Amino acid sequence: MIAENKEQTIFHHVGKKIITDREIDIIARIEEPLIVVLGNVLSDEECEELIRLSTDKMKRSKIGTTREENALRTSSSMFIEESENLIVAGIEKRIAAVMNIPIEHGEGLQILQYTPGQQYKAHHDFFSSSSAVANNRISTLVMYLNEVEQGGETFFPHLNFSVTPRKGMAVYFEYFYNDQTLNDFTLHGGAPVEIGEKWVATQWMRKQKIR
Ligand SMILES: O=C(O)CCC(=O)C(=O)O
Ligand SMILES: [Fe+2]
Repeated sequence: MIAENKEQTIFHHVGKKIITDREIDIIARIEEPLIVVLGNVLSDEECEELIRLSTDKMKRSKIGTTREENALRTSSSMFIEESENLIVAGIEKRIAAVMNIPIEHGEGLQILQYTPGQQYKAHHDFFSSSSAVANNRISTLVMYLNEVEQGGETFFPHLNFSVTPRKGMAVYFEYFYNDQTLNDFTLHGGAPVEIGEKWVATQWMRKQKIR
């Protein structure tokens, strides 16, 4: 059922598939705020390549990973800015088609690695309006790069909704509504990993071009 006064969304795909260079499955959706669970977004090889690139990069920059002192996020993170790499360029092109936003609006792909006990506490991806952000984030795609043995769900506490990470799948959501309460409902986090590791690649899109 679709409410009559539903707000316009950025994500415009309907039905069960999104045809890009891959056939991406639309598995489940919540309409307002729009949250979409997607399957077959990345191939196993692409997932493995993103993990490899980020592991390499962590090693090259001797400092290693930026382990946040901040208790909000205890995972390690790394930006991939290697769109000269054909695999990354292909992934970026596909992401732009799924998110319906040119990739120039995107911050580079961010890779996060969580080990047991690590988590990302509930947060919003947009910057609070009190700081008068000129070019705020408008949408997010979180792609799961591996199978987590236990834990690590992406949870939306206001919606009593959570997504179990599965390699190659993703969760999309957007928060560019006129109605700020809809944006606030996109509060989300990464639950603590209990067993195994969790790797994700996040694409955040901005309202305007940034590259
Ligand atoms: O790891 C997750 O499930 C969520 C990641 C996230 O919220 C983000 O990268 O902004
Ligand atoms: Fe987030």
